[in-house]
Amino acid sequence: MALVHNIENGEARISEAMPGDYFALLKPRVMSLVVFTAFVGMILAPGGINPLIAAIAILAIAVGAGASGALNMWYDADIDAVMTRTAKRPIPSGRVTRGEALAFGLTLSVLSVLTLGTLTNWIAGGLLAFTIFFYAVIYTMWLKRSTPQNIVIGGAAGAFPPMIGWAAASGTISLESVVLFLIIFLWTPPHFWALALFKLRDYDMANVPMLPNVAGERHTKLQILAYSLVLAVVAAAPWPMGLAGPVYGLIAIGLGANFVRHAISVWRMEDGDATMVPAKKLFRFSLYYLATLFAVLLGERLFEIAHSAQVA
Ligand code: HEM
Ligand SMILES: CC(C)=CCC/C(C)=C/CC/C(C)=C/COP(=O)(O)OP(=O)(O)O
Repeated sequence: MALVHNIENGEARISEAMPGDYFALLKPRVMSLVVFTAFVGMILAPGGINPLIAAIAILAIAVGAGASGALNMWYDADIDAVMTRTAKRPIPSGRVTRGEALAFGLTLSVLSVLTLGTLTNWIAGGLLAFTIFFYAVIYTMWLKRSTPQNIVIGGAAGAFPPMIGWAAASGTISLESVVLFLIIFLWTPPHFWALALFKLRDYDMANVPMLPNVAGERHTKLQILAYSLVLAVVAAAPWPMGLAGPVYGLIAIGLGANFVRHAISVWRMEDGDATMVPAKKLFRFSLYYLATLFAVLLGERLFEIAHSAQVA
């Protein structure tokens, strides 16, 4: 019994770790989109950036993002052991100990911040350090277990990457990069609460105060709709601001309308609906939405760069 307890708390090992376990600590699937938004911020920033420096800077941001994932798994090992979605992660399965994950996360955090700061500038390095701190300490260690607003405030961590990329290329924080931040900040609650609606039991079992199990389904659905409406408007802002052109503007409006349509379906879903189909659809669409929005921003800017090179 004591051994089971120790394994569940990440204090004992039951089998050797494979390199893949350390890779899993980096939360690679989630972080791939995070890193992509940082890359887009970097390309959109004024001034341009040397391609080799850009490549190393992106690698540093990816390592920093992964490090924050490892720190999250170090602290949350008890919660992860209880939830079906996370029970097979390297710590609760006894292949990596909590101490190893902590050392891994801290080492990568320091390396990534030092690399980005010295290679580009300390606004970017400082923002990366702050983001890692925000996710690991403010969200994971504090808000996640204490308030149903955890992902609204803590979600800011996931919104910083385009600002980090922007700062790495330009050495500045500007209104345009804050708008990119705002888009992800407003996107996070519907993205996560849609998932939390159909994973309600997991969070109940783990005693994590996510909005659906504290305030109920109806309230969560209304909040999802409210955030989606504001998101749809703010996501179009790069067009009138001159950060993006009409192609982006029209696609952002179309995608935003679809996002709101999905949110309305969630809102209209009967409380207690066991299938949760509209919530699952909204969660999936949220990933497609953010990836497409940033891909179009990138595509437009690359087209502009190629066009001006041709003219010159
Ligand atoms: C506090 C903020 C956030 C929370 C609480 C959250 C939570 C989650 C959770 C619980 C999952 C399911 C992951 C799994 O199956 O293990 C997920 C999936 C995902 N999230 Fe988020 N997320 C947040 C912010 C973000 C941000 C900022 C991005 C990217 C910009 C992002 C991108 C993704 C992606 C790409 C997936 C799908 C991963 C897969 O295919 O397995 N998330 N998110
Ligand atoms: C550059 C840099 C440092 C970026 C960090 C970006 C960041 C904070 C992403 C957060 C996304 C994420 C995996 C949330 C999961 O919440 P959770 O930990 O509650 O989910 P879980 O239950 O799957 O562990």
